[in-house]
Amino acid sequence: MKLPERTIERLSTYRRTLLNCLDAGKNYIYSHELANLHSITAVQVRRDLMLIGFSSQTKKGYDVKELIDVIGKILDSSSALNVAVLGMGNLGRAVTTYFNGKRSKLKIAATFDVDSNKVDRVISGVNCYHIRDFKTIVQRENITIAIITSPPDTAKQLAEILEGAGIRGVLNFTTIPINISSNVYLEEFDMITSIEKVAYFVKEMNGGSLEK
Ligand SMILES: NC(=O)c1ccc[n+]([C@@H]2O[C@H](COP(=O)([O-])OP(=O)(O)OC[C@H]3O[C@@H](n4cnc5c(N)ncnc54)[C@H](O)[C@@H]3O)[C@@H](O)[C@H]2O)c1
Repeated sequence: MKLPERTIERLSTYRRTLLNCLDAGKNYIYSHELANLHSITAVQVRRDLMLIGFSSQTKKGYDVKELIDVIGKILDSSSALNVAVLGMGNLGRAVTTYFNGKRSKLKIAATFDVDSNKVDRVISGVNCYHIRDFKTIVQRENITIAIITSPPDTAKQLAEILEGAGIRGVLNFTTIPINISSNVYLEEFDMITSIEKVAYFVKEMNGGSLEK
């Protein structure tokens, strides 16, 4: 069964919290504790876990290790997936440095740029290739996911390159939305929209005005 996108997002954040719990020596957690840590209701947590067939809450709460394993079976592929980052400027380097090593089933295997100072170098621990070699490297490294962190005006052209190379999932960080075949899963992340959303709700909490 395909799960709703919001459930997948919450499962990912639950897993991060549960891993922190394990690190802190906490082996059991109640649904209301998990809910409080995510500012949602315990009903929502229980509903999400029911959707993935997990219901073994004991008197001590959920077994943290067991729940991490069950979420992993839902979120992770059986074999590791390789990821490419396109555009090794500020954001591309930050994403690559931050992400690699965090998940055993997802690996940034190659990065791409057009700048001769970056191409043919190791940046943030990963080889950087020229974008013109994208298809060859994707096939050689068995890459299925791409993250776009290049300038906005390159996004549309890069989307065509990604599709032509058989990429199956794209995370687009540029401010230009892209069109891509429905066979490719696309996630657009626009930081400005997220910040404006926060600002709007801050304004609404103050009765529509921020005047003191
Ligand atoms: N920096 C941020 O905090 C931030 C936040 C949200 C979104 N963004 C978006 O992310 C993107 C990157 O931002 P940045 O600040 O890292 O920019 P940047 O200028 O530091 O880096 C862009 C990189 O892309 C490379 N590039 C140019 N054309 C390319 C192509 N055709 N193929 C591959 N690489 C190419 C450049 O050589 C450069 O290394 C922008 O679209 C920006 O709007 C940035």
